[in-house]
This record gives sequence, C-alpha cells and structure tokens, in this order.
Amino acid sequence: MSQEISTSQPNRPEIASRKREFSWRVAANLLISFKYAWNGISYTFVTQRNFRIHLLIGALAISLGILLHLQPIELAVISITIGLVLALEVLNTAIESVVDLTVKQTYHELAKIAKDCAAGAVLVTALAAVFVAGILLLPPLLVLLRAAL
Ligand SMILES: Nc1ncnc2c1ncn2[C@@H]1O[C@H](COP(=O)(O)OP(=O)(O)OP(=O)(O)O)[C@@H](O)[C@H]1O
Repeated sequence: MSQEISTSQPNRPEIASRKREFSWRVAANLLISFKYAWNGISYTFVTQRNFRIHLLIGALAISLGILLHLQPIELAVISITIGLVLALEVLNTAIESVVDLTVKQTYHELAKIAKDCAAGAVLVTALAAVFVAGILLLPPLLVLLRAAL
C-alpha cells in the first residue's frame, strides 16, 4: 500500500500562527511595539558610552549645520549619516546581547568574530559620518572663521 505524501503548501493562517511560535511575547499593538523599541534605545543609551558620544557629536554637528545656514538637503544628509551610526550602535548592542546569551562568559572564536564585526560596522558608518560632516561643515566653518579673524 502506497502512502500519499501531501505536496500542498500550508495555508496562510497556518503560516501566520507558526511565524512567531518561539517568541516568548509578541507586541499586541503598534503603541506597545514603540514602547519596546524605546526600551531598546534607552538600554543602549544607558549602557553604551559610544552611543552617548555619537549622540552628542551628532547633536553638535546638526546644531553647527543650522548655525552655518546649511541647505536643507545638506542637513538631511548629515542627519541620515548620524541616524545610521546610532541605529548600528543599537544593533551592535543587540548582537552583543545575543552573543552573551549564547556563550555566556566563555571564550568562543565565533563570538569574537560576531562582536568584532558588529563593532566594525559601527566604525564604518562613523568614519563615513565624519567624512560627510567634514565635506559639508568645514568649508562654511572656515569662511566664518576667516571672516571673524
Ligand atoms: N565570548 C567571547 N568570546 C570571544 N571574544 C569575546 C567574547 N566576548 C567579547 N569578546 C571580545 O571582546 C571584545 C569586547 O567585548 P564587549 O562585549 O565589551 O563588546 P564591546 O562592548 O564590543 O564593545 P563596544 O560596545 O565598544 O562595541 C569583542 O569585540 C571581542 O573581540
């Protein structure tokens, strides 16, 4: 007797119910999702010195841009690069936590690679942000300084 093997795809509700089956909790609505996202940002702010430094430098760069009457598009480009650095800092913190959760306080070469790469990603965007800020802020800043001297 041959056994019949079903090749049909699972229907949509079945997929939806399976999608988050390993999650301890799923946000019930959009407002609660924002609350959890804010918790992640607050956690990063409190625990990561680099995040606070990047936030401060970012705020200074945007303030300087406004002071130097940069074009809206230039301010937007600076804001995007700063946003990228901060977002990657939050992701870096998430990766660190997942790595620590997995290996605890033991040394593992893959844990090292994961953490180093996550930190490297932040560094790449930070260098790009410095480059962008340098190109957009330095020329008008030099003009202002020359006029003042
Ligand atoms: N379990 C581990 N196994 C192997 N190497 C590790 C492990 N934990 C940390 N390291 C190494 O120590 C470095 C610092 O780890 P840490 O957990 O302090 O991350 P760090 O906080 O990345 O730094 P930052 O927040 O400044 O990006 C990592 O980049 C990695 O090279």
